[in-house]
Amino acid sequence: MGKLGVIIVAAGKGSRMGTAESKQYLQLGQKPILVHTLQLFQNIHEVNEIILVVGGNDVERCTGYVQSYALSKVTHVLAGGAERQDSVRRGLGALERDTEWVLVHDGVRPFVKREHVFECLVKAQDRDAAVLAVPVKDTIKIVDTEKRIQSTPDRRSLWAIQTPQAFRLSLLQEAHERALQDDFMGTDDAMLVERIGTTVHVVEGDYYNIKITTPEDLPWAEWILLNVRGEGQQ
Ligand SMILES: Nc1ccn([C@@H]2O[C@H](COP(=O)(O)OP(=O)(O)OP(=O)(O)O)[C@@H](O)[C@H]2O)c(=O)n1
Ligand SMILES: C[C@](O)(CO)[C@H](O)COP(=O)(O)O
Repeated sequence: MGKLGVIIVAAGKGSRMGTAESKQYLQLGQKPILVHTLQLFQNIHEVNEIILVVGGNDVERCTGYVQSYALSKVTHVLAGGAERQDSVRRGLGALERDTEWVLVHDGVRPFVKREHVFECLVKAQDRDAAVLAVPVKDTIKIVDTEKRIQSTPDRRSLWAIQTPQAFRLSLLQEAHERALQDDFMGTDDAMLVERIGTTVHVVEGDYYNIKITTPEDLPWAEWILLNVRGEGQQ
């Protein structure tokens, strides 16, 4: 396998969480959420380097985490951009030139399982682009601005997309360049690859790989830490 780089994006403001401290720095058990996420990838042998993208005012604090938690694979701590996509693009620019594969992961998804990371990577190595996802459990409706239901997509074709998202690096770079040229903004990296005509494959993960987004996710995250990860108060 060629070199594997990981971009952890953690430059968001956490406005939906509404806490004074950005959500990626909230304590989960004994460590900040972001540190849990970083340790997951630090402990994957196949990962060559980790690029950590954070808010402009948080570079120093995160450089401190890299030292105090011995996150030796983190080679760069960079300031991100206004949107997630800008943060990923900055991360792409920092990867070692001979990197062949890249995983993009949200700093606020601390519970992804190793086996799912590997399954996603293996699929990408076979097909160039793969993302973790889970089948949607609810019935989803398309609703207009007046809150009137317009249609009901067939649930069997709906998946909730997660991270990591794994790509051949040259493909993701091209997708980001084209999005920038076209002034296109997407909410995940797969969207950018889809729009340049490359098929992105879905790998089924699990429902514990939550993106900690709103306040009710916090007690759920504590429960997962204790009962799924078995970490208790470590
Ligand atoms: N400009 C941005 C926006 C988001 N992110 C990161 O992308 C991930 C997923 O984004 P989300 O959960 O939406 O985080 P926030 O943007 O912080 O949340 P909100 O939209 O509620 O402000 C997070 O790890 C977040 O830090 C980023 O690196 N740069
Ligand atoms: C990338 C992502 O986590 C996949 O679910 C999601 O699209 C991020 O979106 P957000 O609007 O930044 O929460």
